[in-house]
Amino acid sequence: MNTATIWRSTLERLLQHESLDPVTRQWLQEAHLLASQTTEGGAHEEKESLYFSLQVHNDLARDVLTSHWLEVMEEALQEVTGRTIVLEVTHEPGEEPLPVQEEVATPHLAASTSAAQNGYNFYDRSINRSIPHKAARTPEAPSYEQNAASYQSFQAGVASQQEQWENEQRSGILTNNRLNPRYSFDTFIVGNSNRLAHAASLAVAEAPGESYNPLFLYGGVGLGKTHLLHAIGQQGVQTGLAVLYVSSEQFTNEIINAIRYRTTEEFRAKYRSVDILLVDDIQFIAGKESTEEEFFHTFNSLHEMSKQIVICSDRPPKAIASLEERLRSRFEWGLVADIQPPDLETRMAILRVKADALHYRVPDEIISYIAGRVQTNIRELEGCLNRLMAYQQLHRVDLTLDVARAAMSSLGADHRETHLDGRQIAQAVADYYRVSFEAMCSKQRDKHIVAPRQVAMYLIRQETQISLFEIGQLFGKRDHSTVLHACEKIERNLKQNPTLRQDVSTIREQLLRD
Ligand SMILES: Nc1ncnc2c1ncn2[C@@H]1O[C@H](COP(=O)(O)OP(=O)(O)OP(=O)(O)O)[C@@H](O)[C@H]1O
Repeated sequence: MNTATIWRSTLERLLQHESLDPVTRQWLQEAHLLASQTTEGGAHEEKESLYFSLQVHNDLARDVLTSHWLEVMEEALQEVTGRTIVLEVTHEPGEEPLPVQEEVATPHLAASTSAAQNGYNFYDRSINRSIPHKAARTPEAPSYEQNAASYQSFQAGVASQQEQWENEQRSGILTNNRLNPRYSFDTFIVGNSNRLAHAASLAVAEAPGESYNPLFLYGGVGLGKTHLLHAIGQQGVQTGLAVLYVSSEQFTNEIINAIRYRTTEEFRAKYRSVDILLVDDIQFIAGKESTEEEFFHTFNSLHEMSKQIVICSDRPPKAIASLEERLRSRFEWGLVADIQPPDLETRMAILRVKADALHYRVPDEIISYIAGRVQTNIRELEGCLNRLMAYQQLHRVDLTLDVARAAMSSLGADHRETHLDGRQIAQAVADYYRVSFEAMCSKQRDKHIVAPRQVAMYLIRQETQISLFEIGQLFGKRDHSTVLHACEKIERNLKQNPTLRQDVSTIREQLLRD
């Protein structure tokens, strides 16, 4: 890799630095990197060091870059070359420095893109000519001290402009955070299927950036991921934090526009000025290179500043195909929490809350009827309620079970009423754990029988309205307190045991599919 290529890659890194002011930026963009020498390191060094000289066009640039940026530049060069770097910043008066194109062995970056390939010209003489050289200074040209003083006042101006700019971004976000006030913690129903995700969201909302960062929530369609994101956001807003909710699609579009209209600085300033960043449907950024790249830098900046990041997806990080490894590992850094389809009891509770919010009086048997028809998507559950309301108003009839049936009749096979009975559920559990139904109903106390028996009792209790007594009868005439103990035990274990959660969810999905 030649020095021009090395500088090109290094410069890309340096230009992303948060605290880079416009003047230093310009100096860096106009600087030339030259390889000076290489030397064998001491006995304790693994690799030889690379010596570079960065040529700049005036003394002030040399001094500022040396005093403030030397370490940063050396680190960036080290990242690019994979070698230890010794860098010196020099001002070469008189002759403009010519690029040195010697090859430098940088094994791990041999295939890296070159500056020439990218069409980037570091030696643009039209730029260089506009920078006065010390040797060419005319009597009217400002002295070094004058330059330094004006640089300092410029710096102060830049800092206050920067502050003003960031404040503008912040207040823009504070007034336009895209949050839906309906999605709060108060209106979120907690059940076994979403308990962990809810608890983690609450913890994050109460102490952003302190508990789980990032928080990664995943689950199927319409199960409340967006609701939780918004709930975290509402709480943040109430405590005066700058919260931004964005779908990965919006994020991608904003990047495309920022690149097209050359407004990447504004884009970055906006995303880096938030206290809580909420990103929905992150799975859609997978495979979009520049979006992933930009998100990576946004993520790192926020994380370094202990700003909270919450991400949602329809699948866990591991299952997002073609997602860059560095992003995947960052997503798994904090806490990954799943949301499973809700059980019957939770579905009924959600319907009850939604009906109350609409001031719509719905008898329990109808709530139970609807909850039995839609098992895996809460959005559809809500849709059924709205449909029922519309149907009833249109036909001006009293709300009865028959009316509910008529209202739902055209919804199709996906919404058919389920008639799961206890035996069916017990059989599905027995099949899943590869034990016999008869063994589950017997007096056997072996662990491999007791565990499935308890899961079956729990699922029957959750998915049907069969009483504890009847469940006990089904499992070899056991007492109702045994059934209650089993249900409570499974409920407790579900909170701590992700494998059990997955097992129960798979059995439930299987039952509903069949
Ligand atoms: N536990 C819950 N309590 C109350 N309402 C809920 C709950 N879970 C989901 N909902 C409601 O269900 C609807 C769909 O939820 P949401 O949009 O959050 O789902 P999602 O998981 O983000 O779906 P998608 O993957 O399609 O984006 C919303 O109206 C939401 O309020």
